[in-house]
Amino acid sequence: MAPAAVAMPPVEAPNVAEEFVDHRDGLALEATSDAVDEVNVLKAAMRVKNGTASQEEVDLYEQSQFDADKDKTQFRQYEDACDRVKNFYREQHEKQTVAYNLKARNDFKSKTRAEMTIWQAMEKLNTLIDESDPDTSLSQIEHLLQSAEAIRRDGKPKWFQLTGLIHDLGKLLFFYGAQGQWDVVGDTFPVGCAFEDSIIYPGTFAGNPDSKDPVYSTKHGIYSEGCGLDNVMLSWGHDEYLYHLCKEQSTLPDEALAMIRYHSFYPWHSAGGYRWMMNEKDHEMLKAVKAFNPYDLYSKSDGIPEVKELKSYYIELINTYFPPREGESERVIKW
Ligand SMILES: O[C@H]1[C@H](O)[C@@H](O)[C@H](O)[C@@H](O)[C@H]1O
Ligand SMILES: [Fe+2]
Ligand SMILES: [Fe+2]
Repeated sequence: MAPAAVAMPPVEAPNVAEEFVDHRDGLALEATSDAVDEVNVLKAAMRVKNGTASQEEVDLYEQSQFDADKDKTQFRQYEDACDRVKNFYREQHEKQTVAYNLKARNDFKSKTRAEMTIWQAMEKLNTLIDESDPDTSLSQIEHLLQSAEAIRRDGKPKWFQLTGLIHDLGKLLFFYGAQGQWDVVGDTFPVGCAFEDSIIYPGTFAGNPDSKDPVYSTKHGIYSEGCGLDNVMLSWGHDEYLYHLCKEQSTLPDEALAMIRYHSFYPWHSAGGYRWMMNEKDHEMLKAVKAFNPYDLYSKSDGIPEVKELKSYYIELINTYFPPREGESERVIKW
């Protein structure tokens, strides 16, 4: 399928801010019409609901007791983190600029990087050790299964379990043209407006040219109050990348898509920053993202899952929300 032809604003132009606002529908990388048609046909055929989750499903994920017995002081201790983590964030905070983010989105739309199934992607990702993470030295497949299994043990809906299983698969980007880990992993934050103190290591933004830009350094920058997170450019990385793939190629509900897209936006979902940019829908999505977060973070101290034993259960879930095409036993995803 051909990517939608969207005129990108000139990155060097002095009025990038205005251009960005004018073109932001395009920049939001809406699904191409072919992809939308295909997913709609699949949804109708399977009677899988996309849109928002039902009240019953919402109640289910709001009642979580999963993290009640976890010692939260053991996680995300960035001041005590090793140099690997500190150096990672310094580099990320200096290099995630508006100009870079426009370029990254343009590159993303311009090609398909690989074709493989979800399970193949999990296996490929397994060689990556995330430099930004102070809390786990496990492989990615183990982290994904730990998250999914914790959600499953709590009796949450299948789409929620699957979201746990795939939420970090966007890190695959590292193998396909990323500039390092700084544009793949780590927490995310908005670009195009002032970097708030709710971001970890806020002092490291001094080296980011946008922090001196007359527009981008203002509180609202190129945005306006209540503009909605859909219209905000979050620093490019695994969340944003996987969100677009899932939006186009799966039947996952909006809550699942929000969990994927915002799970690293800790300054917002955990530190309470950037509230001014939210619209009505974002308040609903925040509940979903907050419900997901403990399974991502606190499952890191759970036992190591048996990959082989769990595979067939999860393949069935994958096939429910990424329905195979005719002749396929598992859906081949365009990455
Ligand atoms: O180090 C971690 C890791 O990269 C996660 O995948 C990401 O979601 C978190 O936000 C980050 O803190
Ligand atoms: Fe992540
Ligand atoms: Fe994760």
